[in-house]
Amino acid sequence: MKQLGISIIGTDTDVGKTFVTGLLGAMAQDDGFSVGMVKPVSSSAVPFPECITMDEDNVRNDLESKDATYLMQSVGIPESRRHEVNPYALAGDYSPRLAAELADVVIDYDDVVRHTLDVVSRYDLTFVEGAGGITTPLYGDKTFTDFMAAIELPTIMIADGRLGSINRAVLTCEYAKAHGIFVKAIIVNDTTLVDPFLLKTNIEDMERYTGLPVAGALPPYQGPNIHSVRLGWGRSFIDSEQLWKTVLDFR
Ligand SMILES: Nc1ncnc2c1ncn2[C@@H]1O[C@H](COP(=O)(O)OP(=O)(O)OP(=O)(O)O)[C@@H](O)[C@H]1O
Ligand SMILES: C[C@H](N)[C@@H](CCCCCC(=O)O)NC(=O)O
Ligand SMILES: [Mg+2]
Repeated sequence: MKQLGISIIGTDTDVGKTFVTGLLGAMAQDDGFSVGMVKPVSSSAVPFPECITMDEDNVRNDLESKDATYLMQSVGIPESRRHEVNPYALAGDYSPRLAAELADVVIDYDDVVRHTLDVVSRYDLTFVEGAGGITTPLYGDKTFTDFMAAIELPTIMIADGRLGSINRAVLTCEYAKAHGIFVKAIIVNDTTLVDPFLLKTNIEDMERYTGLPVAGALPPYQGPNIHSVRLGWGRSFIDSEQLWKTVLDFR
């Protein structure tokens, strides 16, 4: 099988990119794919409970990206491969660019692009999560828009379902298209339990005004933190076989 990748963008920070990416990764694995995960540059990182760990390349990690941890746990990637998933973990609830500046960290942008494509080449299907909304500053003059365009992967956009979500979804899709990012589908992550009529019409209008399919709408997950339970729950809202066909153009 050709090695494939999907990039995950969102209409905003906290819209559920990590939550949905973890679920999609678990579904892909359950569907028989070997799965890679990349959160190339992360802010909001926190100190490791044990302070310092080393990955398999003996890279010293003082900080843990919670997003990377969640993605790793979703598909069983061991701690020793943390550097593969997340080369840069930066402290502070800021854009990665600002977080890097504040910490005096130099990010090798070209290497981040190379690294991501290298991971994509090692697994059947690799998911690449950005940070925040599509234009979040990454490093120097580069934003996640530049990065997502550079890796040239088909893209799923995560949207909320609240009032205002049509506008956010359309603007994000149009901006992505204008910058050479191929959004293939939208997943609505309805964490606020929007009134069902509003949610239904928002989904219809997102499809109408973006010309893209909404491949699923997730309500808040309130079950236990058990992999198989969450996977079963996710499958009742997202048809993964159909999603891979739509996004990856499987025949
Ligand atoms: N469907 C859901 N059910 C329950 N909790 C959810 C759901 N979606 C997201 N969350 C929770 O909402 C919070 C924000 O989600 P998440 O971290 O996935 O956002 P994000 O888009 O990845 O943000 P960032 O821009 O920081 O990467 C997290 O605590 C996550 O567990
Ligand atoms: C701090 C957040 N958690 C996120 C970055 C969000 C940046 C938002 C920038 C903006 O659009 O104002 N970082 C990350 O996903 O690694
Ligand atoms: Mg995230």
